[in-house]
Amino acid sequence: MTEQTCIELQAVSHSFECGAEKIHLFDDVSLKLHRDCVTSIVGSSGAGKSSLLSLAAGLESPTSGDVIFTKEGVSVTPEEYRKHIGFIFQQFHLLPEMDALSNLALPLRLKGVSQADEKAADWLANIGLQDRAHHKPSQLSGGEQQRIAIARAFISEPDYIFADEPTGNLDVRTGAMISDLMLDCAQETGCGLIIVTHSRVLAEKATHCFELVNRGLEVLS
Ligand SMILES: Nc1ncnc2c1ncn2[C@@H]1O[C@H](COP(=O)(O)OP(=O)(O)OP(=O)(O)O)[C@@H](O)[C@H]1O
Repeated sequence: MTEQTCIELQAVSHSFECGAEKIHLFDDVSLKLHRDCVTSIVGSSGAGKSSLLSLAAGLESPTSGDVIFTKEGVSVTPEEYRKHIGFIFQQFHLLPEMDALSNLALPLRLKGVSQADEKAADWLANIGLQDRAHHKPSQLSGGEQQRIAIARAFISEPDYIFADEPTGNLDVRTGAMISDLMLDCAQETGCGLIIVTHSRVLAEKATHCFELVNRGLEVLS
């Protein structure tokens, strides 16, 4: 059996009913996300990029069409697939009462992984923040918080990470450093990365770049 892990959107359309109003986001979108690729999606505000990310992550179901999750050649449910994905958000979403080490160790502690704190300490060193282990998020810069959020996403060794505007809250220089860190981590771990961004500079660093426009996906590169 071919070992193949992928997410496939097949002729997906999506819309929302808001009272009498219907918000029609996209029609007949097909896209295959391989684990060894970095995919970026750009598009104007409100085009539906975050909604597309939610569908690809199995958090929501499309209005029509299918999203197929395959893990090592076997089709799995969205519920099962969600155990093997991670997220990076614009707002970092670290737990404010926990220090950097505990924020990083938390996903492993919740899974009952042994030596969670040791693994978190290794990741802190990987991202160059070993001297900030006992700082809380409020004592860290935005870029430092996002480095921890990136490590937290990768620490569970997911198949895919979905990053929604990961550099949106950062200045250009810090954003470039964060982009490189995310891409390096994806390459080193073999994790698929799907990035929604307004930054063309970041988008163009992906293996495949798409624009969500006129309710469809256009290939940019
Ligand atoms: N659960 C929902 N119910 C109703 N409308 C929604 C819902 N989620 C998103 N929308 C609407 O769908 C449209 C697309 O939203 P989405 O967040 O996917 O766009 P986006 O391209 O990511 O935008 P931005 O770049 O501004 O973050 C918006 O008009 C939004 O208000």
